[in-house]
Amino acid sequence: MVKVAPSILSANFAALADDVAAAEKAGADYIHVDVMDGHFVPNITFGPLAVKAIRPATSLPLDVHLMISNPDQYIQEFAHAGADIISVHVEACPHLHRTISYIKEHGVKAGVVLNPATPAESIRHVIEEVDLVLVMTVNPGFGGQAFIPGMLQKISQIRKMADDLGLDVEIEVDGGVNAETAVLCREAGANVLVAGSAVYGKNDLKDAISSIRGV
Ligand SMILES: O=C(CO)[C@H](O)[C@H](O)COP(=O)(O)O
Ligand SMILES: [Co+2]
Repeated sequence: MVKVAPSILSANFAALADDVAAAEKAGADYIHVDVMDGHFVPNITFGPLAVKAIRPATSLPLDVHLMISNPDQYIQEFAHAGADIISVHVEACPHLHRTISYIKEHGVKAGVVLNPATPAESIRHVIEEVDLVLVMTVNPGFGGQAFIPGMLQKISQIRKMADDLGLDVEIEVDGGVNAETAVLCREAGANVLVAGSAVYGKNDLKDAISSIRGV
């Protein structure tokens, strides 16, 4: 069964802890936290203090998506704040292998993220080191954007790469995921689906999460 990771980017920032707890109650598997620095992406959101503040609101893993330049500088703070998975962008890490090792040294699961223009091939030499590969299906920076269908081929390529190597790596998709695009992502081989507006934009979170999961 695929996992659903509601993104709190689309939650009510004045009631984040309540919205995190509501997603857990509605059947979420992870809580996706979008960290943006106004430099790597043209928007600013949360830092480690926000992660620390929401940590007690849920027992679900916090899936922290770092959209920041020089992520190495902040990995320790996010790990201490309570992140369970820390994912860094391939495009932000000149020494990606070292950054992945550094995340794991903190006892946290490590993920790598690919922007839409970044090929699947860019992670071939690190895929055996990571717990999760996140394929962006929008250009990062904002919630509520339209899914880019050309990314389905990339999801399939990464699924094949993982299967050929016999890896148990999670393949996560982020951006424009809703009940319709989720079907395509699942068919392409994704097993974790991030959804912001398609969860927090709905009145019935439980129904929204199950329609993305497909069961
Ligand atoms: O990383 C992200 C944006 O950079 C978000 O996780 C993503 O956009 C979720 O929002 P939506 O499901 O509304 O597209
Ligand atoms: Co994200």
